[in-house]
Amino acid sequence: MSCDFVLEIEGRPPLVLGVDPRPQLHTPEPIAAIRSYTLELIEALAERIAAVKFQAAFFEALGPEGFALMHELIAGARVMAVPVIVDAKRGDIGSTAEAYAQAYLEAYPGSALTVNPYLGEDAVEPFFRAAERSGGAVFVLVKTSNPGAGLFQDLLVGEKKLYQVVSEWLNQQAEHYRVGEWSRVGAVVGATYPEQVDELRSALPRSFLLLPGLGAQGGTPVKGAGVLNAASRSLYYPGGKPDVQAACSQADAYLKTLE
Ligand SMILES: O=c1ccn([C@@H]2O[C@H](COP(=O)(O)O)[C@@H](O)[C@H]2O)c(=O)[nH]1
Repeated sequence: MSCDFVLEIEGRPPLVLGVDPRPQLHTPEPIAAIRSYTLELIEALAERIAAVKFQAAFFEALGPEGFALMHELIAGARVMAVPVIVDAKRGDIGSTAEAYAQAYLEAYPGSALTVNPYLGEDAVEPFFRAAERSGGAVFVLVKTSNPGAGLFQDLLVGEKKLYQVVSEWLNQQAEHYRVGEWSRVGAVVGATYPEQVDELRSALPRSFLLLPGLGAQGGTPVKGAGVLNAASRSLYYPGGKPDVQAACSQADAYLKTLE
């Protein structure tokens, strides 16, 4: 593996496996069962996905063992040469952002992290610089997939919506952190907002777009250069339960619509 997220992700399939484990579906020993199911699933899907996205919240909810498990699974995915995105939506004052960047980007060279830009530039820059040092990437929330996203993100700032102001700023950052045709600075755009996906695909020509919301939230696969369709429940628990064979079939079905 090249250990550079951008170089590694180029040319991979446009699908991302989201790992959001629910302990009640892995009884009687959730930690051990989540570990073995997730590793088996990543191995089975390795050629069908661009990356695996770990939702930190579900691991944190499992307590200290769960947090340790996420780090073990990140390392496991890296050993299988599958790029990793940690979905932790970090963002804080600069000095704290440095610590988050160290914990997630520098600890796993070549990995990516989701980041919240609404504390401002100084809260996000440490992540960009860490990604540059570690060969990683940052996916910045621009237009999120949830139904309530518009309350603040669609507010008018002059003649533009707030998410459009964020995307203009982000495009400058993306130019600065270019790696060939692409950039270490990507964006999160909900697959549930196809019009905004199209708009932001044009507005952010250097950025990979991470599109959560496929499947369970009603989003459908989106074709396009640098587009990473992310599905958690519908791919990790196809039919509502852990099932590696069904997950492979679901991945094939998604990929077929993306041909
Ligand atoms: O705008 C966003 C940003 C992140 N997410 C995360 O993606 C997954 C979606 O899970 P599904 O089961 O596929 O609905 C989850 O971890 C969210 O926290 C998002 O949905 N929207």
